[in-house]
Amino acid sequence: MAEVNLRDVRKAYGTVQVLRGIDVDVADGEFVALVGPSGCGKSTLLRMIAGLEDIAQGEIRIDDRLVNNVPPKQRDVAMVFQNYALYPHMTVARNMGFSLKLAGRPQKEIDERVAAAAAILDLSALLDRYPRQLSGGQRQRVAMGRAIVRDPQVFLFDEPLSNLDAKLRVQMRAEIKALHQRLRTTTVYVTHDQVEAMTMADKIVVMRDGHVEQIGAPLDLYDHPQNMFVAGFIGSPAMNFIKGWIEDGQFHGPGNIIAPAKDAGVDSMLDGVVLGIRPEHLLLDPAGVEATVTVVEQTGSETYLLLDIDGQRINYLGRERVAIGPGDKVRIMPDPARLHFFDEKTGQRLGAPASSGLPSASLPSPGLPSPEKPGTGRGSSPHGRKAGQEPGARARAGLGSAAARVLSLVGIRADGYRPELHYMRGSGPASTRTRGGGEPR
Ligand SMILES: Nc1ncnc2c1ncn2[C@@H]1O[C@H](COP(=O)(O)OP(=O)(O)OP(=O)(O)O)[C@@H](O)[C@H]1O
Repeated sequence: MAEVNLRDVRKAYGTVQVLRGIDVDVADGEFVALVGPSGCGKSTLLRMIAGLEDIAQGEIRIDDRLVNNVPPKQRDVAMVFQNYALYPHMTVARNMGFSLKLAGRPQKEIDERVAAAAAILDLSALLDRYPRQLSGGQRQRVAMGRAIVRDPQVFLFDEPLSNLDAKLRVQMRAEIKALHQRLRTTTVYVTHDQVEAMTMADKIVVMRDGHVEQIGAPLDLYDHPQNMFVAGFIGSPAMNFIKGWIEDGQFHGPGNIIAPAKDAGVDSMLDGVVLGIRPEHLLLDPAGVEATVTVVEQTGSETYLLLDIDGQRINYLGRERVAIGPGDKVRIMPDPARLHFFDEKTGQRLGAPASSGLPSASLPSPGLPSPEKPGTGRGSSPHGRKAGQEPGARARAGLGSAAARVLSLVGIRADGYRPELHYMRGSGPASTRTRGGGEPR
């Protein structure tokens, strides 16, 4: 096992700059995922660590040894490729033991190490088969077995699961993770699939156009994306971005969307602000803003809705199962504890990092307007209600007065704050709510 340290690593193919100065540290035993859109340079960086690409500029160290000019075989790394790269004329056992044979190890040792790796990967019964006699998942395991028998200091994975079907991918994802937990070998794993990175890695490096956008633990990136690119890349379905402005400490967007903007760190008037809200952090609530349902997808465990608010497309993701169809109306509002604000021009985060959703993080700053003064002009509440004013109701909802005030700022009634689904069929005054308690609207 070893650390891997990259310093100002650069690479160009001809005049095309592919890597523009990469600094990444992989700790001993850590599992780091390199993610980013196609062509951002992930594979090139991995191949440079493996020694398969020259380094134009910068330093790569493995176990504190500068390896810029060390040939691949002497770097003590093992790479697992997307296409597995198995030798078709060799059995599973010979494929797995081939590198040890090349290294001149005695046959007895090779047999023992192959048997041990096969046992870990559940390949013991397949050792005499040829690659063509294996399923995709089994071939993938052989490719991993070939890396394991070498007992390298570092594993390098280049999109190893992308040739597998969705179900097998999920299964192999868990197997690779379990393998890492067992062996604790330092691992660098390239994928364009952010779910894979989120579920497997200790640390994620988000890349774009040959540079690093952000490095952090999976949930750090999810909770505190530094810019719109990372915010949009991490999380599925992707974060909603709603353009608007901030006035008197509140964000205002299309369809009279209003949200407390204390996390933006801006109280005064500011145009060109983007509110970021994840689909799973939208609440369906009768006190919310009306949206038209465009698409409904139900997986059984989740409901996905594509919504339209004044031409703005919004993704919603919830756990409720609903009878609802295109053209129906719902009312939504952002969870006030899970808001992100960005500068529309630079894409950079505004103000303090977003909260992780912990209750204490949703408490308002003393400077926020009271619910009785919901802003003026274009900042007026679309609901025109005085929310959360009844102390008994707040107590019943288990909310302190401060928390109730934040909820009220986005129009959530403290006594009616329930994430269950309320929706309306059709629109206009005749509309009635067809599920959930409370008055028809
Ligand atoms: N041998 C090469 N010659 C010229 N350009 C190359 C070469 N290899 C890669 N590139 C270019 O370098 C850029 C980065 O490629 P790389 O394969 O590292 O991207 P990636 O992030 O791994 O993409 P993907 O997810 O599609 O595999 C791309 O624009 C690619 O076209």
